[in-house]
Amino acid sequence: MKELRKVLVSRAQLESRVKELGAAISRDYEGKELVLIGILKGAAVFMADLMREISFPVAIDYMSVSSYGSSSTTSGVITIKQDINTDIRGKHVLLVEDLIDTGLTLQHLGQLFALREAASVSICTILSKPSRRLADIPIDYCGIEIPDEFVVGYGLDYAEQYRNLPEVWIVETEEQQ
Ligand SMILES: O=P(O)(O)OC[C@H]1O[C@H](OP(=O)(O)OP(=O)(O)O)[C@H](O)[C@@H]1O
Ligand SMILES: Nc1nc2[nH]cnc2c(=O)[nH]1
Repeated sequence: MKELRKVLVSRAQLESRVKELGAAISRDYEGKELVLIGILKGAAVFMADLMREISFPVAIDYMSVSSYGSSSTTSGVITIKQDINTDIRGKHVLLVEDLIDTGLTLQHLGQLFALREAASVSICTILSKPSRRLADIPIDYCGIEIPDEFVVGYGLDYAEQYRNLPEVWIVETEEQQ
């Protein structure tokens, strides 16, 4: 088990930011056909909260992707492990993430959904690490910017553990032990 160092983002902060993001999305997409696409596994928790803050009916789907090598590499090669089942042609797509780090995952997915002829493709994330960015992607709905610390909770894991923590925690890294 890892040592949980401290809470970086509290339940109350997450809840209030998710409400604000839901309200902004509701305003911007009123009258449009919107499909929320959660990027598994991390986005599962945020998706569940966000969709309930949107004031009109939306379709939801999920996809699972993996990047070759560590996320600190610049290869940016993404493979789709599980694709969506929804036909998104002509619909407005909102890609929902738990964390944007280098931005390479969403750069690739943005291009993929544009090729699939979505009416529009936008990005929503609850957490962002701007200091780690390698791809200059526009984040349409950004929850909370965080420093370059390894975090877990609210969907984010360390070795598949801790996704169920309701807050975002900083964990001890190997170097700090
Ligand atoms: O901005 P990037 O550097 O491309 O990284 C962001 C991706 O990395 C994390 O997922 P991870 O690969 O850890 O998978 P998981 O959600 O299944 O834990 C996170 O949930 C994003 O999907
Ligand atoms: N769980 C987790 N995955 C990451 N991928 C890139 N940064 C992080 C992080 O801080 N936490």
